[in-house]
Amino acid sequence: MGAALRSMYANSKYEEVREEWEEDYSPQRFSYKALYKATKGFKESELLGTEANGRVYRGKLSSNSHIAVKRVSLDEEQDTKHLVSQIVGIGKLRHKNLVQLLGYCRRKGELLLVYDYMPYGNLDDFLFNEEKPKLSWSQRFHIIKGVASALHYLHEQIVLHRDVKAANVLLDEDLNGRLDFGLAIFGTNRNPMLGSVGYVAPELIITGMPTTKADVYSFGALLLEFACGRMFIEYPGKPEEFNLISWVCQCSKRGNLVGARDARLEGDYVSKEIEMVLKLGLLCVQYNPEDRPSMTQVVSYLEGKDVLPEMPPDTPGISIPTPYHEVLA
Ligand SMILES: Nc1ncnc2c1ncn2[C@@H]1O[C@H](COP(=O)(O)OP(=O)(O)OP(=O)(O)O)[C@@H](O)[C@H]1O
Repeated sequence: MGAALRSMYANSKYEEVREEWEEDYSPQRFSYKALYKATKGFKESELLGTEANGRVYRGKLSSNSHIAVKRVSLDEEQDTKHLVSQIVGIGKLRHKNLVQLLGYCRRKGELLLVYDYMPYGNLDDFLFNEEKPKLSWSQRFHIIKGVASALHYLHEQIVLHRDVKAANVLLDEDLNGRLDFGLAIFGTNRNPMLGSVGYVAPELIITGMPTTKADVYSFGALLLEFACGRMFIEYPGKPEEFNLISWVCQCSKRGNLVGARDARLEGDYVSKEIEMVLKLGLLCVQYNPEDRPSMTQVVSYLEGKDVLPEMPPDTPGISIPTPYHEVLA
């Protein structure tokens, strides 16, 4: 049969595409039929969310395990062989704070990615949606440490995440933070900036080259969001509160750094921890990539194994507005 395209269940609703080179990947390959059944035929009631590149459904396999299935369209010119090998590679990564990528399925012009199901959805909702129950400070701190540890692990494996943001942190049944892989990790994000607005390191706009330090910048933005309960960039805001860097620096200059915290925390917080998270956030979002810490250092600071360097809020490279606001305006 050579490298011929094989169409399984041709002309049936379970039709899918398999090629000979995929034989090696059969442990990671799901049949479309199994995913169709798991999601009750991709029923609207099972829809978890719609994102720019596709739709995500909840499902239950015959083994009783719960999954999330991301359906994304594939470009004609996409190098499918390379993409599938990347998916399989990412699926081999193991860390308790990563959302496990279980495998994939392929149809004509479409890719289906299968993940472990995270019952509490994403952090974006918990941090920024007033209607959702708030997360206590100890829950937030626990989640932050988990996500830092996952990103540190990825960097150790020489993998860049490329799209760290609250929407890519999911919560499992024990409220552990799990870093989700957006499509950016495969380099297929159709956003040419390889990341999401507000989390993109300034140099990425110019170089287009993702790096570990660009991941650290996005993680820093996330740290500030955790502590402040606000999006890193908020439209419309007072000019001086437009982004969390200026907001946090302003509070610090007034001698009340902890005053930048999420008001919804009320009295439930540990001053020392909030202060450390805010300072670490500022350290990570510095303009110059070389000034940012590595994820190894970030984990040490969060675990209390290392003491953060003192950094006044008027240190050059911190409180200056990052130019991408203008670029995106
Ligand atoms: N493994 C999962 N378990 C539970 N819910 C999930 C899972 N993956 C995604 N979701 C939910 O599906 C919706 C869309 O998720 P998705 O990650 O595709 O969006 P996104 O973060 O905007 O996209 P991307 O990361 O590709 O830019 C979100 O509400 C998310 O919480």
